[in-house]
Amino acid sequence: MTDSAESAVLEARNVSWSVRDRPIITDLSLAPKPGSMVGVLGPNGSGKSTLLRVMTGLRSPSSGQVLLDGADARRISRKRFSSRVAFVEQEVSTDQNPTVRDVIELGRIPHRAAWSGPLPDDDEAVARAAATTNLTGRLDQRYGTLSGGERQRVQIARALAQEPDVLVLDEPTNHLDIRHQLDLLALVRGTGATVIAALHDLNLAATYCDHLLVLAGGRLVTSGPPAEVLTAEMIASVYGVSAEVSRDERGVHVRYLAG
Ligand SMILES: Nc1ncnc2c1ncn2[C@@H]1O[C@H](COP(=O)(O)OP(=O)(O)OP(=O)(O)O)[C@@H](O)[C@H]1O
Repeated sequence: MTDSAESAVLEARNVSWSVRDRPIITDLSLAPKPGSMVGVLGPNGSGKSTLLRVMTGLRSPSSGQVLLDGADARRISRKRFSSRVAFVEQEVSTDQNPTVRDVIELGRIPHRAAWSGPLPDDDEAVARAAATTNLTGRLDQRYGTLSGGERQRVQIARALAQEPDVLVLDEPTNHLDIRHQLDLLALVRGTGATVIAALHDLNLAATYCDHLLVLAGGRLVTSGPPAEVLTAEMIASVYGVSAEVSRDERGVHVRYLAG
């Protein structure tokens, strides 16, 4: 499915990114089918965040191209790009002392005319995003006083308020308890947006993703549907972990073997 480049909203085509001549990601391509959820897997330091940063325009590829609606993303204004693509990074820090509402409202900026304050549409989008993420009662709380999991949910709410066509999430379940992990992935799937998410949990990836991409050392190891990608051989070679992988009518399940 990632070969269906023509229909992808956001596409990476043979992108590489290096720092001081050290290749961090090399020749990666990804063209998610609209409305699908793609999981980017790989060990720590394998280049997942870098790929997401390149795809969201925070890093310029050293070679290759990022395309939005088939056009080179470098030719698209940041505002227009952000009205289509929302990115939730792993750790978001702020020097200010904003409220939860202030943070979620940031998602509306790409939709506003220059210098305009919040409009009724913005207030509605913020209220909807807060309700969907169960934060309605927290809107006036200071962001800095929230727990790690609550902050994560606020960042997701900010991205939802952006009403994007593509949601790019870097380890979105980090900090979340199991209930919130399941709720969050079901929620983002239910938005209808195309989702690209870096994930560590192989079972969550198997449950929620349509397509997986596995990286090691910044290069593609394998890609395809979870049932094809998640094998004991792949887990042993990429993560150095022995695992049993079972398949039944509910999907793929990975059980790690101690030792
Ligand atoms: N600006 C930079 N300068 C130097 N090295 C960098 C820079 N950005 C990334 N790297 C290195 O590139 C490699 C890939 O980093 P990246 O954050 O993309 O990995 P990741 O797969 O997201 O890791 P994790 O699972 O730990 O979040 C790491 O070794 C990292 O130290």
